[in-house]
Amino acid sequence: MQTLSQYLNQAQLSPALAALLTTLANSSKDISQAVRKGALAGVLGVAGTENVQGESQKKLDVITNDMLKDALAADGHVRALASEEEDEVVVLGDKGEFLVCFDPLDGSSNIDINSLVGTIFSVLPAPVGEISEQSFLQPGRNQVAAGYVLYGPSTMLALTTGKGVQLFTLDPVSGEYLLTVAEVQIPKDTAEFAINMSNQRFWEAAMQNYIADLIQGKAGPRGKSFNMRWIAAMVGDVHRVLSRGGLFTYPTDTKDPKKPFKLRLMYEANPMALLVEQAGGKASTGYDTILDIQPEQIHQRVAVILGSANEVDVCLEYHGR
Ligand SMILES: O=P(O)(O)OC[C@H]1O[C@](O)(COP(=O)(O)O)[C@@H](O)[C@@H]1O
Ligand SMILES: [Mg+2]
Ligand SMILES: [Mg+2]
Repeated sequence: MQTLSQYLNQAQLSPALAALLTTLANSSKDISQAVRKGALAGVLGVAGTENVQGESQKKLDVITNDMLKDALAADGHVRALASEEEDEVVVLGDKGEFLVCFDPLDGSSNIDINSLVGTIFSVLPAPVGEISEQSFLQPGRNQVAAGYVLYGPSTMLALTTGKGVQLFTLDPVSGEYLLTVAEVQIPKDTAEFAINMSNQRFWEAAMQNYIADLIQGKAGPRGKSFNMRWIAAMVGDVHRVLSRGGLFTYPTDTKDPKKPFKLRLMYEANPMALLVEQAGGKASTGYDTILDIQPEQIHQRVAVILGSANEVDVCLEYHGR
């Protein structure tokens, strides 16, 4: 089986990008160890702090953020990083071609129940000149690489450098990522959806109508039965979509009028949208293609509808698209 380093060598990437992706992969191996030790390493529970978005930070949010930050600072190819757990962008130096955005631990609410969590990352080109938050405000289309690492029963890395999506599995014996699924393709059609149904009353009419028609099954306008799954970690839900298709959405809601969207554009929506498009799927807000959004600030949030292309199209029809 091909190792990650063999794959990166033959993928015709710049040596700098190959080195950066190796750094991210190596860091994820250390994170995987920390996550796996769990209570034995005293890493569970809350840190007693809040991030810039007012969310309570778990110990592992802080630990994994620091691990990635240290690894990227030592890498030498990254000018600056932006993280869900950092108030502002962190400038690492005046050398390096890349900016990295990451969600160090996605699915934080799953930590204490020993359920799926992951790391999501996005690599952007660094513009010349001084780096500021403005430098990061590039549409997702500019990403030169994106991926996630899923810390599940096995640790898996999903990676795109804009030429398809590859899935690697971490071999616990050799400590190597091995290519286990090449050229992932999301089936165009699906009979599975993922949404937090408890927010139903807060959705827009378009989403209310779409889901109402799905759950009528064979007797309804869709004429087929749909199954539902919700992992409460986008990384787990998107992994299922990449593995067997499906529609995943975290739509606009009015639950908290100050926070109409949940998922973050730079750390969650953009990298996942690139993976999904590269695997033949679609990713939209309901009105706009995620990868074409011009970000206005690094911690910005968006509505997300992604997955099997034909099913996303059906959902968009309900949105008048
Ligand atoms: O609490 P809910 O509504 O189930 O939300 C789950 C969503 O929140 C998130 O966990 C947010 O990510 P973080 O854990 O990184 O804050 C998504 O991964 C997931 O899809
Ligand atoms: Mg997250
Ligand atoms: Mg997180």
